[in-house]
Amino acid sequence: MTRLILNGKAAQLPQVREAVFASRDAGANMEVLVTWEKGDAARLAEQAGYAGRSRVIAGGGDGTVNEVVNGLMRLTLERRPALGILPLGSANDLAMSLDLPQTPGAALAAALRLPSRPVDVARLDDRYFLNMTTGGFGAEVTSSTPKSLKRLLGGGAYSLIGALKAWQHHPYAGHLSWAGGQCDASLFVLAMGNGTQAGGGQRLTPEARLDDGLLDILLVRDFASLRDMVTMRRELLERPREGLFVETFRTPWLRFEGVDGLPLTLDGEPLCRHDFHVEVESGALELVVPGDCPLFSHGSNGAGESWSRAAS
Ligand SMILES: Nc1ncnc2c1ncn2[C@@H]1O[C@H](COP(=O)(O)OP(=O)(O)OP(=O)(O)O)[C@@H](O)[C@H]1O
Repeated sequence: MTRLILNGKAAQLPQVREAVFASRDAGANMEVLVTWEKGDAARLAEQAGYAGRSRVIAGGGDGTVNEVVNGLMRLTLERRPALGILPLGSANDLAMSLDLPQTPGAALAAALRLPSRPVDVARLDDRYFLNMTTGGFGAEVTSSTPKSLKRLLGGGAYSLIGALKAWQHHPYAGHLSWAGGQCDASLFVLAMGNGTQAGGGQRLTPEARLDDGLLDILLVRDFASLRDMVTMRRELLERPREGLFVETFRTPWLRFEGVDGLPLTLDGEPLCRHDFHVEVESGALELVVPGDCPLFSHGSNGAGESWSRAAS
């Protein structure tokens, strides 16, 4: 049986209720549980493993998906149900980049029917994330952008407010180390991507793959003048391995030791850390994705040979 965990905010939306009824009419064996507050989605996901559910569908925004991932990661690999996504948030960055359907009816049908594939899960200290953690300026923008404005403007809100706030930012100094390198940096932005986009459609780590055992890192150093900012923006487009302001690399782990607290956004959830350690747990979760999903390094699964667990 499949467990649908619905964020209570979205549970009474007519399209969501219709999607559930339509799926059941089509033969889906699915129970629906609704969250009341923070923490519920993780607990319900963990319980699904103990109850022997083969699949859990996270119905909500990126925050709900992240909670469900954290609940699933409390289980042993053998007990861990596969994860499907019913995107009901305002950004839905992971669902968008996975090319999942965005309307509730089609998305729920896909989450129930499509097979799953193993993906990496990243862990920042004791918090898991599936998609991306951003730090510094990018995190300030996403966590301080009012929800109502995000909803109103969709993905554009981040860029608009981002441009305005760029003039008021302050840099974050710290020491970074990773497999094969280290540096001192005054950070403008640090993005650690298992997936490709965050902050409502910002493709910060476009080459990231969910199944390569690595995080794609985008490091943007602080700039002092308008001229530097122009150089930085050009480098952001070119994405050099080692530019004046922009560095890009891949690593299975990364450590940050900062001077001040660094604001972070972990799969859409805000937090702040002076120092942290991030690492990838390779192939830790089965994720329900379309056959031609672009976020995999091991090609498409047209013939079905690379699928590991069929939908039940
Ligand atoms: N019944 C509920 N009513 C209101 N908020 C809830 C309820 N249940 C859970 N929550 C809160 O919703 C948060 C997750 O929201 P989620 O990310 O799914 O939606 P969103 O914020 O609308 O989406 P996005 O992050 O894409 O903007 C949880 O951290 C929890 O605090």
